[in-house]
Amino acid sequence: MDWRRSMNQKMLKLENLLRFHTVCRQLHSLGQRRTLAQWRRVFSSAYPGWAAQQYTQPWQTDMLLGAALSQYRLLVTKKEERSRKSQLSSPKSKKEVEAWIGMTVEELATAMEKDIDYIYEALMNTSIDIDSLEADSHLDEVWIKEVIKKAGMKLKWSKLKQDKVRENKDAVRRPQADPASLIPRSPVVTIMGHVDHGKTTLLDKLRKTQVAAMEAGGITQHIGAFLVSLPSGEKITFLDTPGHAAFSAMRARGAQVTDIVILVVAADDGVMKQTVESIQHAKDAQVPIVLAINKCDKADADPEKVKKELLAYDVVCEDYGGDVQAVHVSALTGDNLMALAEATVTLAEMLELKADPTGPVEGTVIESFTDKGRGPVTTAIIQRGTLRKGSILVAGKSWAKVRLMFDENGKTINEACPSMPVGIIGWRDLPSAGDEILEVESESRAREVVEWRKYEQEEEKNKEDLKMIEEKRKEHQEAHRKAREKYGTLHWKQRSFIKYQEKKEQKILRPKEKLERDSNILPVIIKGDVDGSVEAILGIMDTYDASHECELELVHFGVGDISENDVNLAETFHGVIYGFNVNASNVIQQSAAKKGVKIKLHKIIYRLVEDLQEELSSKLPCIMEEHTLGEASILATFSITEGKKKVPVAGCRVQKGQLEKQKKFKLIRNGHVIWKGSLTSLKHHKDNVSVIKTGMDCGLSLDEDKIEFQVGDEIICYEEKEVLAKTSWDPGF
Ligand SMILES: Nc1nc2c(ncn2[C@@H]2O[C@H](COP(=O)(O)OP(=O)(O)OP(=O)(O)O)[C@@H](O)[C@H]2O)c(=O)[nH]1
Repeated sequence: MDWRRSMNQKMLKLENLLRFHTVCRQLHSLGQRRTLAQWRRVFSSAYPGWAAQQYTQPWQTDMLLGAALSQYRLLVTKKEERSRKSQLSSPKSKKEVEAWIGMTVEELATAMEKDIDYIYEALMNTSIDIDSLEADSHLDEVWIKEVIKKAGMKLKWSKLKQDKVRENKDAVRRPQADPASLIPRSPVVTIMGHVDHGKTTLLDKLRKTQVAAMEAGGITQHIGAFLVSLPSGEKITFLDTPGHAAFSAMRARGAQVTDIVILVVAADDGVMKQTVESIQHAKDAQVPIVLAINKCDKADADPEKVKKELLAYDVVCEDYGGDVQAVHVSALTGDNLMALAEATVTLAEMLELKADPTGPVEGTVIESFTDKGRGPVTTAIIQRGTLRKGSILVAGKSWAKVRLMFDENGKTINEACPSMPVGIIGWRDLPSAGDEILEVESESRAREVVEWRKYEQEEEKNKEDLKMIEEKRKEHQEAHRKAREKYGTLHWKQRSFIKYQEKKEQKILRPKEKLERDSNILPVIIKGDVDGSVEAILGIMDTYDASHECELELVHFGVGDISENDVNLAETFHGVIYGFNVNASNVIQQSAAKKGVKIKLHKIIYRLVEDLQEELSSKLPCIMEEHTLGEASILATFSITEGKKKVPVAGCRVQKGQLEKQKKFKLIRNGHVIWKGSLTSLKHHKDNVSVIKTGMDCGLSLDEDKIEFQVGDEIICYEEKEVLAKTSWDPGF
């Protein structure tokens, strides 16, 4: 029968292929440590040359074995699959594998401490297309689980790598409200204008009219904003930090709280530089202007001139056919301030300012500060919803359970509706001005949001670091372009390897000899999560220019978690292992501890570099630093006779600190040290003393009697302290 013959042929072919595969496997075990997948790559480690020397024609084996395997994959039977499964899951290989979603075939193999072929074999007879699977192909969660399960190993999701695919947990503003739920709200106003044109005076006056209206003698609190109620019942919220700097700082942070700008122009001064800047800021933010022509009480006030000047900046007042209301005021006398407020309200009505007072609160932090008794306090403008005691808020990277709310008069309030300025107490940390305030449903949700934002910031920082480092590396590369020309277009791994070899050739030393070398060498092993980060670190190491202090030697580098091999290398070379965004399992950590190998793991590159600098510094001998204890000036010189000897004595006055007889001294003349040593005597009048303090006179003699004192010399008392030296290497960030 045809099918039977064909089946027999297939079985025969399969047997042959299996035999071939076994031979190939035996070749592997005969000391040939390279695997099929490793052969595919040109350079698989820091020592690619070794592989090249050992396998003169690796492609031949690769092609044969590759072809054999793909046939074998097609013809494999359930029986063989079962036996292979049992082989894969032999109890010997039971271990915990730290994996992460999206890891590559190679990364999984490394994590399992297996050959890449092991992964291919484990995935045979599954729906995954093995032929298209490369060492750097990313594996889905299901396949990672499958391989680890088949291997009889225990899967442990790596925290670090899992983080990389963390779900966005941020809180955001709600979609636009249903127009039916909107109610009118009062305008939020910022006062802007040129220096000295009267912004602060105007704000003060407006605030005071309010206090007087509310409670005579009430004490206003500066909370960043205040509310003014007009006799008509209308309300205006004034932000009370005048000037466009504050306005644009808020805008720069994405906060747009201002509805109207009151542009203050002094009638005696006219349009000035910051008047123009203020107009520009208002225009950029698309916020309409009400013009307050101030200082109209002054004799030389010329409001018409102001209006005319403004025409040049597209601020056209109503008198000139435009739509900008101009009010002549005097902030000093308070004249016409109500007219200004009414003009603002009129403009607000035209703007039809509305907000939704229901649902979770949305707002903006206007100011934040720490109060000694009450902790972090913020002032906010509510923009949506109604804030109540007990609400849970997030702002920036802080959250609050609202404990207390108060207005600008310090009065406790129970509710704050849209456009209302409100002081809020209950923050865990201090948010920043301009931070968006959002109400969330629970404390746990608030914590989650804050945690996410911190994580996101850290990620952002890492990216920035990498970018900065990349820029630095490029700069450096450019500076050394000529030196690098000989490396041509080689891959960075090849380049680094050549450099490594060049270095090695300069001093060929065996590991044992390395041990005997002086300690002024820091051998390092660099491991990173991806090629890019390793390259960035190597790029920084390229800038190392302090070999005269301590040699920095790159022993090995690569991508992936810290392995036993790294630890062994570090032990042999007395080196330190630096890992960036990689893990070192407990087993590896223990092994390293036993072998006295330092493993330093970092998530931020500049911290890793700082650590490297510290490690380099620790290799340097300590330096002695002089610490001055006291300074005295010599006011008189004389000598005393001791036996037959004449001993010169200096009459001094201590100018600073104190002189301590037991410490070290130096004599300074015209800025030069002419003697260093100790005192043989220190006297106050006729008494021997051990210490002379500031302002006191003393007589002293030195252990060197050939020195002749001169009036005007200086005596310095000091002590020497050992301080740790610092590497002079400055990677530039
Ligand atoms: N005569 C008169 N003087 C005024 C008026 N408004 C303000 N001044 C005076 O002008 C000076 C400056 O006033 P400020 O309110 O400090 O001006 P500012 O615009 O806030 O100034 P900066 O804070 O420096 O930007 C002060 O001496 C005020 O007393 C006014 O309407 N009439």
